Amino acid sequence: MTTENHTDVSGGTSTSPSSSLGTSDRDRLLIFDTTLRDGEQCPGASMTFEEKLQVAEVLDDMGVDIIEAGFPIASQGDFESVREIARRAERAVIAGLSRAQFNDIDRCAEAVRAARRPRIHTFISTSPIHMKHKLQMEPEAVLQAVVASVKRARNHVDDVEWSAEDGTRTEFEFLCRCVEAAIGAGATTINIPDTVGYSTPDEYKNLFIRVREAVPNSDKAVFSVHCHDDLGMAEANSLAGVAGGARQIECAVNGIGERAGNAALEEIVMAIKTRNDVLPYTIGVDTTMLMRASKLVAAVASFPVQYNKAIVGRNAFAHESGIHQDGMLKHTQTYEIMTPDSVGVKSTSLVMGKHSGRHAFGEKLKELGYDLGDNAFQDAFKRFKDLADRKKHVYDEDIEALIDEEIGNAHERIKVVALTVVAGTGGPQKATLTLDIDGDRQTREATGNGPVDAIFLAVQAMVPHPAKLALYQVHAVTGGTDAQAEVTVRLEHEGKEYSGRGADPDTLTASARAYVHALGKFLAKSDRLHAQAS
Ligand SMILES: CC(=O)SCCNC(=O)CCNC(=O)[C@H](O)C(C)(C)COP(=O)(O)OP(=O)(O)OC[C@H]1O[C@@H](n2cnc3c(N)ncnc32)[C@H](O)[C@@H]1OP(=O)(O)O
Ligand SMILES: CC(C)C(=O)C(=O)O
Repeated sequence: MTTENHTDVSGGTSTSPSSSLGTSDRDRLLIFDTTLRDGEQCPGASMTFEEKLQVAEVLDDMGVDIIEAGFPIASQGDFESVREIARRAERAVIAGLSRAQFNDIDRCAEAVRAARRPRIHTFISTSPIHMKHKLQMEPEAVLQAVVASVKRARNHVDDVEWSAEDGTRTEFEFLCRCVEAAIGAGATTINIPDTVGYSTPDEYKNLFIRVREAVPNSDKAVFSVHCHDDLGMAEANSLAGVAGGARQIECAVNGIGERAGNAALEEIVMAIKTRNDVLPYTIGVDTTMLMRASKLVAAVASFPVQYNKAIVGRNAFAHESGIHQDGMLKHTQTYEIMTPDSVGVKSTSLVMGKHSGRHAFGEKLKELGYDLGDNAFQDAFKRFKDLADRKKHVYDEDIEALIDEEIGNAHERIKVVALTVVAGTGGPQKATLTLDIDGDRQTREATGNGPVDAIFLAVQAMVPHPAKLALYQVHAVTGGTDAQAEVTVRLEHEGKEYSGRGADPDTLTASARAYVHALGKFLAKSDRLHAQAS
């Protein structure tokens, strides 16, 4: 296990990166969560004040080291949520973002002031394209802004992070000058973001190695990665940056963020935990809270998680194909590299579908309480496959219905032997019914409100049961007065329905058959439930 809690991440300018972490462990990685800032910047993901507080609480409980709570100058709402999160956070450093402008920085300082451990994060673009076209500033003016902004932030707090926006497209010499100046002015964390998700793992790793080697005071700050997923490499790049010496990873729950998003927190954390043999770092996050955080963020940001998303996607611990299900039943590590409970998922699910095999089907039947003989099992499996071919989702209820029908038919505990009905205008209508019940013949006479009612009352007299009649339907299979009648009867008990069908040219005989067919299924289910309970 590589997690640990309560690391002091506040630092001063004169400390080495390891001592600024408050730990001598040079392999302790700081998880900087930006769900509430960069995450919220993606279209459609904005959160209310209350929702932000909820997310921050979960992040704090989960052991995230730094929570970037917002961009206080952006709006009064953002300012207030950062300020309230700062007041409430119990463990995490609370950071706010600000441009290289004094009013941004002062507003940010005001918002984070109440935090036990406040951080001001200030940034400015350093790439030629951003400086020329966006900022419309000369590089020397940008350099001056770096120094002035970091100094301004340091007047407010000891913990200052400086970011070189579009760092990976910045000229190397200029980047080094900015980094050195920022550290010299008092920045304790230096972030080199891959703002537009342009870098590759080797390139990003080398950038950190080279900058740390080239900048004389680089040992005075913690280096940070901040990667976007435009080319799908955000996590790989983040971990590569760590290999290059970075010790803070900026990421967001569910990978939300600008455009294609930020590196996903859950992926970073689980990669480190699962592959600790090749990523030998320690982290402070309680991974069993990952699913809870993911669900909360998806809900409040109205941002659904894709089914096949690593770690927190609906299918991340689900298996449908027979060969995998068989492997999973024999040993879970055949197809799972981490346990579901390690990320807060209750259990693995073996989803029944057209790719499932006999092992998984047998296991599902056991789970549902069936114990079929070999022939019945093979038969049921074939019917299940036929059904799965026609149906996208095969639910437990579908399998139950399929087996109950099989059992109902196979056992045919009740058969209609003979039926005489007296009907007509004179009333009352009378039915004399003989049933074969488990091999025993019984006859009853019953009167009712119509011939069908009389038949059903005769059945009830011989086989008392609590199920209620939910549907009675007659359908003529062909035209003409000699048409075969097809009757459907549905019985209902405790929310479950049991349907039966009977066909006969005599509508009343078909009715009696349909009723006992449905009753047979109900009895089979009741027997099974009793057997399970005893
Ligand atoms: C890579 C990132 O994720 S950076 C963070 C991006 N996040 C956001 O922008 C979300 C919050 N932003 C906002 O609410 C608004 O953009 C505000 C409040 C910050 C600014 O709003 P406005 O004053 O109306 O400016 P607007 O957004 O139109 O333009 C940005 C201005 O900031 C300047 N600017 C951009 N980055 C920086 C910086 N790091 N330091 C200083 N100035 C900057 C731009 O050059 C532009 O200046 P100009 O008005 O002189 O041309
Ligand atoms: C402000 C910085 C850290 C940023 O979000 C980016 O460069 O993507």
